Amino acid sequence: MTLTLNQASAAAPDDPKRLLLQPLDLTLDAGSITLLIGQTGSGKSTLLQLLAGLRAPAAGEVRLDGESLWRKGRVERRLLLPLGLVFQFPEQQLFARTIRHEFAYSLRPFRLSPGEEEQRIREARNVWDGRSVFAPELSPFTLSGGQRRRLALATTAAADPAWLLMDEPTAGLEAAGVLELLAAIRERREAGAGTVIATHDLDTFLPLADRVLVLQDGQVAADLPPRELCAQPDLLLQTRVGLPSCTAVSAAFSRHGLTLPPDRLTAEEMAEAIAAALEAAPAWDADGMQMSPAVPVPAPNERYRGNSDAPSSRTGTGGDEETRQLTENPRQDHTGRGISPSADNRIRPSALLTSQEEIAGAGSRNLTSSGTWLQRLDPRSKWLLYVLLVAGGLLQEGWTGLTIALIPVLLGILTLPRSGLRSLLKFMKPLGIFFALSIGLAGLTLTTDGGWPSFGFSAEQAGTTTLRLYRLLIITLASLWFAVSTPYGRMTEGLNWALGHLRNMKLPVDSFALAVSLIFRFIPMILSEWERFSLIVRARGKAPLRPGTVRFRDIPALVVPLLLSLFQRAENMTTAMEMKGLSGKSLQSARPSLLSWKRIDTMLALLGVGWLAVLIALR
Ligand SMILES: Nc1ncnc2c1ncn2[C@@H]1O[C@H](COP(=O)(O)OP(=O)(O)OP(=O)(O)O)[C@@H](O)[C@H]1O
Repeated sequence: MTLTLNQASAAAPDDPKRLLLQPLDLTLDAGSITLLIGQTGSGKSTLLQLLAGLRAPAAGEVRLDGESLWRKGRVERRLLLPLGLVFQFPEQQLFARTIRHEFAYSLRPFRLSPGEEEQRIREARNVWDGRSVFAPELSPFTLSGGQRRRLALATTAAADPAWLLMDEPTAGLEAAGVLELLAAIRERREAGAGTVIATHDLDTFLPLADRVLVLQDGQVAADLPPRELCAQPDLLLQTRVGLPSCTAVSAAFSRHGLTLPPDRLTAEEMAEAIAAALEAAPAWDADGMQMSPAVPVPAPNERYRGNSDAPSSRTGTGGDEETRQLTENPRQDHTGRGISPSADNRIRPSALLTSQEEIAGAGSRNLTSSGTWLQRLDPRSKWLLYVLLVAGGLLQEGWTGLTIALIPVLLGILTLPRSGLRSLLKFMKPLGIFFALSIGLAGLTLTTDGGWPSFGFSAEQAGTTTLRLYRLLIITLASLWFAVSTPYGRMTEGLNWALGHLRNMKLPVDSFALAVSLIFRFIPMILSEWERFSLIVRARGKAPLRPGTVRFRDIPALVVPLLLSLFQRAENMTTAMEMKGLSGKSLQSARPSLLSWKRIDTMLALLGVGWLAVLIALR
């Protein structure tokens, strides 16, 4: 099966005008192994999601064997089945009671017979469970982190997709696991199945790959076979990928006067090349690693001399330091002469800095960072408004009063930037389902008149619950508005100011401020984690859904990993705070003041107080 992109681009979910991936033409042939490399934020994961049919192209088409994936905003199940996506940290997707259920969930969309299912599980275990730890009735949560990762890989591999799309598969995988992974990928190639791997781990995957796409700022900067790529260290540095070991070692030898080809991808190939070069250089003094003066200094690429400690590309972070050395320091060859980079080859630090700032900017973007007038409001007026809105809702006992209390909350939500609105809507959908279920259950009645149990529905009972949930909805919406529109630091600062006066009364104000601000800090985190796990569930469940939606039956597969991830984050946060000795008190003095009360804050505060007075009068 051939995967093709025809002028396909990808846009940011919160801003359709911002392209994360520029229009791209690409054909990936069956049985090929393609690497996606590029610095962090260059668009590798986005491209994988586009290829996997999880993200609709902003323009252009994604085709599988010539057939367009997307029709009427969905991808049909039969087209999703051949596409298997393994996300970063796949162990986080596990949710089921037993390992058997975990496999069953991944295989369910394929509607296999029990015999076929068993066969697939057995085959996957043969590859991924060398130490036979995947006992079918065992809980996946009793496995170690590395074993969980293998299990997650095994569940995707069991589906035997025609295209396996992997995001950083070796991160956190032990050496034996990496070898198993490579063997599995090789086997897939022999069977005619295609693999695309987004990775920073060049040393592991370059020897295996047929083709490498280098991404930079959402564009393909190069599309080359691995050996040709290694022969172009300039390209690897300019795109800030870093040098693979083969290129770095060749550069190091070159510094000592021994010419080695830069494209010997494996240790064996490199050893052979070294042996051959030594044989061809009789004047080489192997003990001192010095070139005898009788042999001329080879200069395959002067820019790489002197770079004896070029870091490996494994972490993908070597590029900056190398680039700094290459651009700022004249090279010293073995004779001590300085070698300047040629003007045309020189990498401009200013260009690198610009792109670094862009990436830093993109990286720091989150659900709360819209920079609108709403965010710039004084946090004290936001706190005051929030308290007034919530109090207004809590005070009401009837439908009319609650509806009036809802109006300013809805108006507040309408002032949110579009990204905030989208996130909020996603959160509200499952909440709506929860409310509907609660109302349905609350209205259920059971009578045993005449000896037989009979179920009924009481509108009165359901009405009482609906009224309570209506109030809860208003408070939830007000909290979401506040959390999404107020950066964490401002929120804490405003709260500390407001509670500062109570501190003199010896009340536990600091701990309270810390607890409340942490709760609010968690709301955007929940929203982004929800987005992440819903994407994973859609990839596993292979339901023909519109982007951003999840089937009801997939809720456990979404909620269990989501909660586990949030607990983990909460634990990490607590540990980090303990290590820093952070308490409410230190938080109080941790930041310079972000407070700046303006006229608009006064107006908003007055409006809020006036509105509360109206609501009290209505009561
Ligand atoms: N949900 C999103 N909303 C808005 N922007 C996003 C979203 N997801 C990714 N981006 C942006 O798209 C760009 C590409 O991100 P992507 O995750 O594809 O990069 P990557 O090359 O896979 O990075 P890494 O190596 O760190 O995984 C980044 O600038 C990122 O900030």
